Amino acid sequence: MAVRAAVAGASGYAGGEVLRLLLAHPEVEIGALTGNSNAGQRLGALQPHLLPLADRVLQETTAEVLAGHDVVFLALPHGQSAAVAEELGPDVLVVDMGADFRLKDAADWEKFYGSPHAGTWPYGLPELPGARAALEGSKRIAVPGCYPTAATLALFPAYAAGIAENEAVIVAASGTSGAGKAPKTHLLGSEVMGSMSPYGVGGGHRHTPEMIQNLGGVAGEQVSVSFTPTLAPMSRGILATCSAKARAGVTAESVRAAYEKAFADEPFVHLLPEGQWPATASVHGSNAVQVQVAYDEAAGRIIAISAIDNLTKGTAGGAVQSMNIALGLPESTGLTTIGVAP
Ligand SMILES: NC(=O)C1=CN([C@@H]2O[C@H](COP(=O)(O)OP(=O)(O)OC[C@H]3O[C@@H](n4cnc5c(N)ncnc54)[C@H](OP(=O)(O)O)[C@@H]3O)[C@@H](O)[C@H]2O)C=CC1
Ligand SMILES: CC(=O)N[C@@H](CCC(=O)OP(=O)(O)O)C(=O)O
Repeated sequence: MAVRAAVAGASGYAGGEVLRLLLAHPEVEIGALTGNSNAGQRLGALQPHLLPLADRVLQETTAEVLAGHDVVFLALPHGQSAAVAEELGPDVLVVDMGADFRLKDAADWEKFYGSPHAGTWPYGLPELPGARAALEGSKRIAVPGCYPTAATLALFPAYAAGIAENEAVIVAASGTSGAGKAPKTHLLGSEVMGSMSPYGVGGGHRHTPEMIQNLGGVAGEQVSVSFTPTLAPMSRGILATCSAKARAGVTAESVRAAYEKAFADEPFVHLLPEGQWPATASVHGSNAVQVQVAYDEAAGRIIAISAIDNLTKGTAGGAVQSMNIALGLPESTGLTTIGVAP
């Protein structure tokens, strides 16, 4: 019997991407689609690339509309998911693509998001040690942020192998779709085209505590993270350039071995052959992650670089991958590692 899935926030970028993936998922039947200001509109007017759903009409985002499904994807702004999830009941699988349930520390949540903490759900990054076991059979999933997905996948093998000191520097470039569909003055075409610029500099970006939580969880002790996001003139993609001080005795061979071990059985993470470097164009529209690592002996640092599509592995693909695990389906069902090029 098909898994019936509803999508709240179907008019936005994350909602549109999860619908694109669910349309290709052999076990899923798409149920209710909801919006906010666009309720009452045809989906075809808002997501013209989703042709099979063009004549579906967006409903209001209410628990009544979302009830009666096996899975509900929430692609809503931060702070909007908790109230809806609470009304959906414990038997529905709720997959939150927002940030509301990612952080364990309530003080971190309040500092970076400025509202009361709603709680913590199993974290939808299956590659992270221990994550799959927590996702199996779960009825709640917190999908990671896009930058934490890219940075964690680049760096956690170094902490899992105990070859990195407890400090990391992460500089990541993101495509503009990461900021959502709602108009923003710094995302006007003429501001973004032909230019790259940093934002959230100096530890202010809300993804910093999520990265610290992930890397510290693997290291087993506090890891300090300096994170600088930058905006790149492209619609999709994140390239995360990460480094951490190497522990004494580390060699290029031990670094490579740590990464080979971490990703040996991962269906979506591709540790590139030595000498080849990740590129966002190679993962466009796919759930694949490209990773490369090098040991900078002169600087005594491990350099790890990852590329993801922020909307696919960074949001909707990660959500579907985690849904598959929660439902007991093969993890790669409905997902591809085939990109779009050029
Ligand atoms: N874009 C990305 O790369 C990533 C996004 N996410 C997360 O996914 C979520 C959605 O982001 P994204 O799709 O980019 O944002 P968009 O701005 O593109 O879409 C937001 C969606 O939420 C709806 N909405 C807005 N306000 C409310 C409200 N008060 N109550 C209910 N629904 C509302 C909108 O409906 P309408 O248009 O009808 O008003 C729209 O469907 C966010 O939490 C975001 O942080 C996570 C990882 C990456
Ligand atoms: C380019 C850009 O603006 N990106 C977003 C990150 C988007 C993301 O991962 O989403 P969450 O909001 O779900 O955490 C930002 O920096 O705020």
